[in-house]
Amino acid sequence: MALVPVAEALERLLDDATPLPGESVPLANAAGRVLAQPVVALRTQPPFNASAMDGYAVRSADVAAAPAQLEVIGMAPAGRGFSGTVREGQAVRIFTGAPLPEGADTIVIQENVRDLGNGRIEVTQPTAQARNVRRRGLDFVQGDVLLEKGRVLDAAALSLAASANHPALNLVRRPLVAIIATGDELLPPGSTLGPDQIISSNAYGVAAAAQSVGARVLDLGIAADRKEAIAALVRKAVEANADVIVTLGGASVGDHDLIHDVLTGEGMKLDFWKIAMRPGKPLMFGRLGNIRCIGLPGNPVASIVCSQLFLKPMLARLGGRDHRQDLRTARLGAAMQANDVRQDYVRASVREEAGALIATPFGIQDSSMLRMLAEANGLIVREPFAPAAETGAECSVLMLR
Ligand SMILES: Nc1nc2c(c(=O)[nH]1)N[C@H]1C(S)=C(S)[C@@H](COP(=O)(O)OP(=O)(O)OC[C@H]3O[C@@H](n4cnc5c(N)ncnc54)[C@H](O)[C@@H]3O)O[C@H]1N2
Ligand code: MOO
Repeated sequence: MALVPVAEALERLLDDATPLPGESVPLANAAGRVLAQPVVALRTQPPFNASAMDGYAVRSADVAAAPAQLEVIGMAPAGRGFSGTVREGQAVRIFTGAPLPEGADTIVIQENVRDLGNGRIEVTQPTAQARNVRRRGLDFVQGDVLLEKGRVLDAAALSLAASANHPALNLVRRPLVAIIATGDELLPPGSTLGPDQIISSNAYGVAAAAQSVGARVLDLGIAADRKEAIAALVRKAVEANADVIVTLGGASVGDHDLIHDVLTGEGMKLDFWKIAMRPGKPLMFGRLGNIRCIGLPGNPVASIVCSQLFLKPMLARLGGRDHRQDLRTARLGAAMQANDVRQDYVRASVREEAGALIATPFGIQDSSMLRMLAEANGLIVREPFAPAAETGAECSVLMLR
């Protein structure tokens, strides 16, 4: 199979990836989730003309000039309106959020009132009509579309939905990613290692990448390099209704690289295998019924870079989210050699200097080196067959943080 160009691989991965169906979620669990449907107001807010201040509800004609003396005929705290009518020369003591009494059209704030005793007040400042009154429906009216489908629920959106009287919302189901590590040499962090063993690290970074775009993760642990062991975990993923199965390692061409055989044996239809990129060449993609299967290369840097480039956009799409890579233009901080057939993602340190970005590639680019990846804050993207470039030449950088 010829190496698939990066852009084509992404296109094929995203082909028909549409948001998963909605599910009803209580508001208390909805933060950060994505609306599957618009939110429509089930009520009008405020539902009545309301006082915006603590003070006195009056008729504007009575306070057009000051000083003006008025008789206080009752009280209206929030939640308990005054049931009578305010007539000429009268006022009602009122508090923020209370309904404006019948007959009143203006609120005089209490700072502009002197209490004369015996139920009488003096208004010390002239007050214009409708001052300090919130009109019915100022915020929204029943039937208004308040939030569009696809909106990520942040603080303001959640309070708005609550105010519109929704106890629960229809949200895009979060995609479930099952992660399967493979390799006889792998043991989980915290293990005492034998002489030929290393720590299984990739699942943690891949899980974090998935969670960063709102996906749920089911870490199925490590399968030994035996077909039956890998197949057993693939079946677990299917039983758990995973939307995406990610395998780690075993994607290349070695005798112990069994992923392709196991997945096709379980019914996966291979879409492509091997991309013209570095790191990440052996990436595999196929479909097992509705489940998307991504075979990530075992080399730790390749698994993280491929998660950034392919897994995150796919999960974002399934979860109804926008996802854009943070690509910037920079100048090279060191010269680079001509590139070969694979699009190169070169770990680099990116810094700002006099308003411009300078991206300096690290000297060693071995795709087993996690420390260097963690130190890098960007990847210089080198097109296939890019010619050699001098220090200071323009380049494209994918920012990682
Ligand atoms: N003859 C060839 N050999 C290799 C090729 C090739 O084209 N021809 N491709 C190389 C490239 S590129 C990559 S990338 C690796 C990836 O191959 P696999 O996906 O089959 O990965 P493994 O062989 O299983 O492992 C590679 C390496 O990564 C370590 N590993 C695997 N899983 C984990 C994990 N979960 N956590 C930490 N480290 C892991 C594993 O121990 C190996 O050291 O193949 C090249 N070879
Ligand atoms: O392409 Mo592999 O990803 O060198 O590590």
